[in-house]
Amino acid sequence: MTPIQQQTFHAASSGQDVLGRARTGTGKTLAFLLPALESALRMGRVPGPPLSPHYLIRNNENVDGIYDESSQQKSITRGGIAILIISPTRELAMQIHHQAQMITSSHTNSNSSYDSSFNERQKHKYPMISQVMYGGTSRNSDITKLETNMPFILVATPGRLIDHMQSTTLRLPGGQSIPFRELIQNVSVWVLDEADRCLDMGFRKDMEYILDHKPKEGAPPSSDAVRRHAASAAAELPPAALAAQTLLFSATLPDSLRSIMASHMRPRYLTVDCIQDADTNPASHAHSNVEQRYVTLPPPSSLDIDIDNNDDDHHLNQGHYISSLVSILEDIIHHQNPTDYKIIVFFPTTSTCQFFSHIFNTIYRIPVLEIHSKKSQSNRTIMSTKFRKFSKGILFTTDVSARGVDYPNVTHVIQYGGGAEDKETYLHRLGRTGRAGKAGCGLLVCTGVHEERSFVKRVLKGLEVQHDGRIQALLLNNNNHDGEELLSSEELDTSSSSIQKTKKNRVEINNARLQKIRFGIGMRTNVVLEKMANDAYRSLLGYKIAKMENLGLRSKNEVVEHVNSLAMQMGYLPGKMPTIGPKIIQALGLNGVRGLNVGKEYHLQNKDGGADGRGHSGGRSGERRSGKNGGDRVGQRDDTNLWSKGGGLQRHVWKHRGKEQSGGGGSDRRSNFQQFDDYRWSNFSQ
Ligand SMILES: Nc1ncnc2c1ncn2[C@@H]1O[C@H](COP(=O)(O)OP(=O)(O)OP(=O)(O)O)[C@@H](O)[C@H]1O
Repeated sequence: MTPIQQQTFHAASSGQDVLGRARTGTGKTLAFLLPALESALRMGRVPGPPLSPHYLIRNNENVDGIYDESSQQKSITRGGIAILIISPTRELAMQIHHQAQMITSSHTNSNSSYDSSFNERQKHKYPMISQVMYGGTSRNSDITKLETNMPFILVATPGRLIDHMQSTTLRLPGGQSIPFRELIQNVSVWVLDEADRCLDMGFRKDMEYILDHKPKEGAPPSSDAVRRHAASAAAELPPAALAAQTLLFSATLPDSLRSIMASHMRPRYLTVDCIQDADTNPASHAHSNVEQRYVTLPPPSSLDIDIDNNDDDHHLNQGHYISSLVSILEDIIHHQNPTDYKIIVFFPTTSTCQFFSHIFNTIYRIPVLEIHSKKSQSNRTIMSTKFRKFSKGILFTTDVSARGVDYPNVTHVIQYGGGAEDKETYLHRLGRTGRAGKAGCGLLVCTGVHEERSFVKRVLKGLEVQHDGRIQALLLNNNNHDGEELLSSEELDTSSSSIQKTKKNRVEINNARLQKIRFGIGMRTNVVLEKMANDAYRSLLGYKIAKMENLGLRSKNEVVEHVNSLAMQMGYLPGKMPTIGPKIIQALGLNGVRGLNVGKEYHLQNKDGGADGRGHSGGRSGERRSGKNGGDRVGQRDDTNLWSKGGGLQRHVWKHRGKEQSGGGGSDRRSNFQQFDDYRWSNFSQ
């Protein structure tokens, strides 16, 4: 047993309220699941529907049981949901449910040790089962399951739970109708996993509504056997101990929430803290077997792209915001962990996650899985199952995966530009690696020195987060368009001409891909990409404003300047940021802030109408495809976009490519792209 399990099992299975804190990945799920089951059985709960007509909620004088007509005896066999487990995220709810299923499927369902009068008919008729419900799935399917197979354990996210509590009435076998809310009022063991998240501001109102239904006076077991058990196991408890039991677990318990948590527990609850010194010594909060590193994105050396300026020496925006992640992932995969890598990359917002996923999957051809709230629930479930099963792979995600989710053997967690939430979020994300005693690595990537100064040095103060000089050097070297420095020292030590050629190709291709992104977004030639970039820009703006203190941004002007800089690295042209509607400006308190493109939000269906005055015509895409200079030269359909605009940029790029061609020593541009894609796919595929 793990320490948290050792220290909570007895008390929790005896019916005592427990508040448990232990590091991520140390077995908290079993620490509440097994005792919850034990405790519920001790309270006399049995599987099956709450039998009518003496359903205890409706019949107060019969509050401790139901009348089982078939056996003609008063029994303590209380059907209905015995255990309710609340999880802040869908993926975590699913995971807990799967563990509960494993436990209940092997349960003999023989609780005769608790009550010799246990009803034989019921014992065989109703298996002990777990049900999960969360948003994004069919409500009706939840109801059908509840009606046909009443669960002993219900795992739910707060939103869906409230939804049913407010509107669902079940028709149970035998024709009896019971409001779902009453089943919840009859739950014996209440579990809040990731308790601090459940009770923080985001969920608090919902949780208060739900917890208001927790029985203040529980249902005391009526049989002698149960009384005996309860008395021996919980001899120290006050009479109120027979009310519903509450188990709260998390890896983090911020001071600000402790009194709120305490208010939901019975007075003599047990606190089990496996990281007691974390309050005075923050370093102990993280596992010693997880290496914590950080780097900071280099500032872009030049952000001005003048599409009308045919200037050979004109530098294009270096795009570190995108290319740095490519470099980091390549470095991990090829040089640190070529055969055995499983990497999770956290993004600060759903839209940035979507944007980066699209770029990696379609432009860089680095296959990544994607889990965030804009994906359908069925897709999220498929991706989550895949990533769990894969022996190696990359997952791009958001904080929907930050807490509790147990993907086996994750080697690296990257927090990409937005460890800015708070220390708790940082720790929970980091906790997706180094689980169950395994080793792991965490890399926090700051998007600027302000973030490094404020978030790493101040918010994470005390945690052992070290600067990673090697990866930092790698990112700085990406500045160089000759690109020699993109390569590992091992490669640089080799003078083989084939390696030199590969180097050149890689750099060229990398640059070409950045160009492709820039033109797709900046010149609005790729509708899908542009929409994602627009969304990412707006979401970053909102996020960074909400977190500006942690990020070290001192004013809203600074926020806008910073987000605009990232946007230009994403491919936007200077002064051509996505439009932000007046309502959003108002909501974000950005009135009068410089650098914003205030106006009607740009909708892509209006694209050809030139909503932003750039005068794009409806015929352009056709021109692009048939353009004389198009795919013939570049050999890639999408790259024909580069050639349609005319003017300086076209010529500039052409010259740039001309150099590449001669330098790369090949006239077949397509084959270089293709070779590189093959190389990527073979090296990155799972
Ligand atoms: N007693 C045990 N011995 C060995 N492995 C265990 C034990 N208990 C749990 N595990 C395994 O440890 C892993 C982490 O467990 P779990 O997901 O419950 O961690 P957690 O503490 O809830 O993490 P988090 O704080 O991230 O939610 C799981 O794969 C689980 O199967």
